[in-house]
Amino acid sequence: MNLNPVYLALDLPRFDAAEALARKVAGHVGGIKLGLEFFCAHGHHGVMELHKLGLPIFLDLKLHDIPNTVAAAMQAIHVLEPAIVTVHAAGGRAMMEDAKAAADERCKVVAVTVLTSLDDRDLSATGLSCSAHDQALRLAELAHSAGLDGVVCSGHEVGAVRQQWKDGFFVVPGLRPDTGRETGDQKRTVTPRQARDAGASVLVVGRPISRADDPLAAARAIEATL
Ligand SMILES: O=c1ccn([C@@H]2O[C@H](COP(=O)(O)O)[C@@H](O)[C@H]2O)c(=O)[nH]1
Repeated sequence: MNLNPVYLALDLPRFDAAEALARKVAGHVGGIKLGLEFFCAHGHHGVMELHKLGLPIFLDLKLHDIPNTVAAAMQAIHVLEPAIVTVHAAGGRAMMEDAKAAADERCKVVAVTVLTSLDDRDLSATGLSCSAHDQALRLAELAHSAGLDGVVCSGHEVGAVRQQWKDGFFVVPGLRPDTGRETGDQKRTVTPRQARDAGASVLVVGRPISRADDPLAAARAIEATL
């Protein structure tokens, strides 16, 4: 039996609305992704409440600090039993090694390479002269050598990343079921099907479901394409 690879990004400010949406689509997603917006507003208690739905929880905290601080943060979230946690690969090898060492052994630790909201011009503005594609591959190599389980990258890079890291675990956000429509703040987008075919392990979908007129129909329609 194939598990549903779609994780619903619950980026909603109100707990009751987030919980109601998660309940509504629970049968048509494989897990729930809780990011900074949710964690800053609802903390440990909010995560514990959503655990009651029985779906795996992905804590997308994108930790990025000195190694000691990130390791301590990883230890502080053991109690939440996340299936997946993110750190930023730009935090460096030692930070990623310490994050993995501090994580619960059942938790996958994955590193964000280049945010899907950035393109080559944005990278240039931060002083990087390479493309988003090349930078994502470089950071994926660093995350691999640091012993992480995988990376977060866009659907444009995931095929090349999988070529160099065959058994890696790859999370792909920036998904838009209808690429002809407005992509909002996302710049490197593909469809869920394209990402899956290119080698994604997890597909992160937020607004295409949460802001749809009928979120349940939107989740079902994405599931049907996979
Ligand atoms: O590079 C990244 C890393 C994380 N995200 C997160 O994924 C979702 C995407 O939401 P949409 O509404 O489907 O655009 C969101 O929670 C981001 O924080 C990302 O988009 N890109």
